[in-house]
Amino acid sequence: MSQQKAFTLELRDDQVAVIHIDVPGESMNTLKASFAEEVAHVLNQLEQQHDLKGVVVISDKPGSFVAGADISMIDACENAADTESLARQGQAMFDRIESLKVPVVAAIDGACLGGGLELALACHYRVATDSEKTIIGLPEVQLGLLPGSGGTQRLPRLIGIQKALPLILTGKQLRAKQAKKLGIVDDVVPATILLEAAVKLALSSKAKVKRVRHSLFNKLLEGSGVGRGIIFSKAREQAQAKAKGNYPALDKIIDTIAYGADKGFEAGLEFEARSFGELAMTPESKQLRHIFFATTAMKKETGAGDTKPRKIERVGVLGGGLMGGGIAYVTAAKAGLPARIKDISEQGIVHALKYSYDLLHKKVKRKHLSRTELEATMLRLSGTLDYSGFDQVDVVIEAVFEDLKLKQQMVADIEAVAGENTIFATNTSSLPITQIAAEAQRPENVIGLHYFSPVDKMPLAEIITHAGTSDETIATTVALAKKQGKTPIVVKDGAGFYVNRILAPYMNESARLVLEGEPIEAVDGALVKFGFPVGPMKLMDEVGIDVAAKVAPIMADELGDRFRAPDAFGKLLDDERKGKKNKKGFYAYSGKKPGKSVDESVYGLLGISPSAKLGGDEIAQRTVLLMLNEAAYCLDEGIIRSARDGDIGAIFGIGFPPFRGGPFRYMDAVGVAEIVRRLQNYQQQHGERYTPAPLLVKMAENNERFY
Ligand SMILES: C[C@H](O)CC(=O)SCCNC(=O)CCNC(=O)[C@H](O)C(C)(C)COP(=O)(O)OP(=O)(O)OC[C@H]1O[C@@H](n2cnc3c(N)ncnc32)[C@H](O)[C@@H]1OP(=O)(O)O
Repeated sequence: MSQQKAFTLELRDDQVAVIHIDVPGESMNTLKASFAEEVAHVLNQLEQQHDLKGVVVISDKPGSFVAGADISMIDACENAADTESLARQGQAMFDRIESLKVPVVAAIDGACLGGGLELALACHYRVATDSEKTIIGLPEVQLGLLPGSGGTQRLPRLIGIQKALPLILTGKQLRAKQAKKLGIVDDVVPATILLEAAVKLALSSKAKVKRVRHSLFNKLLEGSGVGRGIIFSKAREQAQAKAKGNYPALDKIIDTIAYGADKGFEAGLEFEARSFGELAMTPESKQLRHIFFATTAMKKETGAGDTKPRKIERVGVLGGGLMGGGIAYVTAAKAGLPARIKDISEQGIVHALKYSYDLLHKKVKRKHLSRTELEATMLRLSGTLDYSGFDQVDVVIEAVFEDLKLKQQMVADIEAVAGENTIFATNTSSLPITQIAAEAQRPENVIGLHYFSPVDKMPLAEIITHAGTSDETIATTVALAKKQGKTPIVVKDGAGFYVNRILAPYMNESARLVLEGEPIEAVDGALVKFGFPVGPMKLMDEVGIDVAAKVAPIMADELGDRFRAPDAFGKLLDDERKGKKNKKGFYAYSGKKPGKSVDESVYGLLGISPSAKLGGDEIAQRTVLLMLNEAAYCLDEGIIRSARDGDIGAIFGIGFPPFRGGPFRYMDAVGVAEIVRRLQNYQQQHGERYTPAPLLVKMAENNERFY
C-alpha cells in the first residue's frame, strides 16, 4: 500500500484541479520540508495539463487550512543556514504556484496562519469561510521570527505597506470578514459552499497576481522612496518605543519590507530568507518557541492525570462586581455556558449584565460579532437575589469580598442549595483555600480558581487545590477554565499562591528603591526596559495601594520576613492615596494624559527627595532577582508542579518578559550559579531577604538546570 500523502491532486470534469492538503496523522495541517517532493510532483502534473481551467487549494481537515510551517522543524535547525534554506524552499514552492498559467484560488476554512497564509497569498485569489475557526494572519513575530516564505513581500504588495506593516509587526489574527475588508481575501462564504465558491471564482477569473489599488495620496507616499522613508521611520520609532530593543524581529521585519520595496520582489525574498535564518537563531526566538510548545502541551493536560472532568452544563457566579462580571462574561461568551449571577443587590446584577453587554457591544461595533450572537450570549446570562436556580448549577464561582467568614458562609449556602457534586470554586486572591474549605461538608468539592483582572483579557487562571480537593474537582475546574479561554496552572494552597507570591517581593523591593530616593520613573522605566509591560509602581496604582497594603502583612506573617513590606503604606493611605481607582497614587490621573507622569507630591508625602543613583540594570537586578528566588522556593515547596508551569504563570499572569522565557528559563540562561552569586552579593549589601533559596544553592553546587 502506498504511503498516505499530505498533498494530493484531483482533476475534476470541469477542468479545475483541486490540491487537497491533509497531513496524515495530525490534527492540524502544517508545512514540513519533507513535503517538498510531493508538492513538486503535484505541480509537475499541473504544469503539464494543457486543458486546465483553474486550480483550487483546499484542506481536507475541516477547521484547519494550514497553521504555518511546522514550528518543531524550525526548532530542530542547528544553524541559520539551515533555517534560511527552509524559508527558501517555501519561497520556491510558492513562486511556482503563483506562476501557474491558470487562476489559482485558496479555499480557506480554519487556521490560515504564517506559512499557511503565505501559501494562500501565492494563490491568485482567496475565499474564506465565515466560520469562527477561520483565522488569518502572519503570527511569526510572536515566535520572534518574520514570515519567511514570501509574506513580507506579498502582503504589502496586496494591501499596501501601511496596512501590512502593523499586521506583520503584531502578528494579529483576523476573522474572515476583517481580512476581506483589508483586501486579503476576495470573498467570505459559509463552509458548506466553500469548494463550490472557489471553483466558481477560478472559472470566472484571470490568472494574475493582484496588486493594491492606491489612492493618489498613498500612491505618492508608498510609491516614492521619500514617502516610504517616512512610513518606515515612523514604524521604527513605534517599534522601539514598544519593544525597547528587546524584540529583534521587529526591526528585521521593517528592514525586510523596506528592502523589498526599494530593490524589488526578488531581492526582498533574498533578504527575507536570510533574516528568517538569523532570527531563528536568536535567544529571543528560541524562548518564544518554548512558550508555544509549553502552552500547546498544557492544552492537553487535565490537571489530574487520567481523571476525566465531569460535564459542566451550568455555572453559578456569586457577586456581580468587577471580577464576578468578568467571570460571568467569559463563561457565557467564551465557554458558551449559561451563567447565573447571584448578588445581594439588584444593582450588582445590573452591573454584571452591563459589563458583558458593553464588551459584546464593542465587538458588534467592530464587526467581530453579529447582533444575533450578542443576543444569544446575553440570553445565557441571568441574575438572582436568592439562590433560585442554583440547584441546577455544576460549578459555582465565588467572587465576593475577601472575608473568610463570608466565604465560609457561601460554601455552607451552596452546600445547602446545590447538588452534592457541585463544585465550589473561590476566586480569592489572598485567603487560603484550606481555610475556606475548613467547615465544608464536602471539602472535596472546594477549590480555588483565581482569575486576573481584567478577566476577559488576562490569559492565566491559577487553580488552587487544598489537601482534600478531589481529582475530579481539579479536572472539572481545569476544563472549565480552558473553555473560558484561560491557560490554567494547578498550584498548591499557600499565601499568595504562585503569581502574587513571586510578585510581592519584587514589588516590595521596587517600593524600597523609591524610598531610597530612586525616581519612580527610573524604577518603572528600568523594568519596562527589562521587558515587563508596566513598571511595578504603575502596577501598584493599577492593583490599588490599599489592596497591596492589606495583602502585604498577610504574606509576611505566613511566609516570613523576606516578605516584610517597607513602611510607607500608612502615609500613603492616610493621604487617601489608593491608586488609579481614586485617581490618586504614584502617578497623576488628572490633566491631559492621566497616569502618564508621576505625581511629584508623593515624594514630599514620603519625605524623599528623588535623585537617580542606580542604573537601570541594577534596578532590574535588585527587583527581579527576588522574584526569581521566590519562584525557586515555590518550585521547591511544590506550590507549582513544574518549572514550565512557573514560567507560563509568570508570563501570562504578570507579564514576565516572554522573550526571556519565564523566571526558570531566564535562570537557566543566566546560569543558576550566577543567580546565586548575584543574590549572595546583594545579601551582603542589603540584607537577608536576598538569601538564595536552598534549591538554587543545591542546583548551583551540582551544576544543574531547570530544563
Ligand atoms: C516560514 C513561515 O513564515 C514560518 C511559520 O509559518 S512559523 C508558524 C506560524 N504559525 C503559528 O505560529 C501558528 C501556531 N499555532 C497556533 O497558534 C495554534 O495551534 C492554532 C491557533 C493554529 C490552533 O490552536 P488550537 O485549536 O488551540 O490547537 P492546538 O492545540 O494549539 O494545536 C493543535 C495541534 O497542532 C499543532 N500545531 C499548530 N500549529 C503548529 C505549527 N505551526 N507548527 C507545529 N505544530 C503546530 C499543535 O502543536 C498541536 O499538535 P498536537 O495536537 O500534536 O499537540
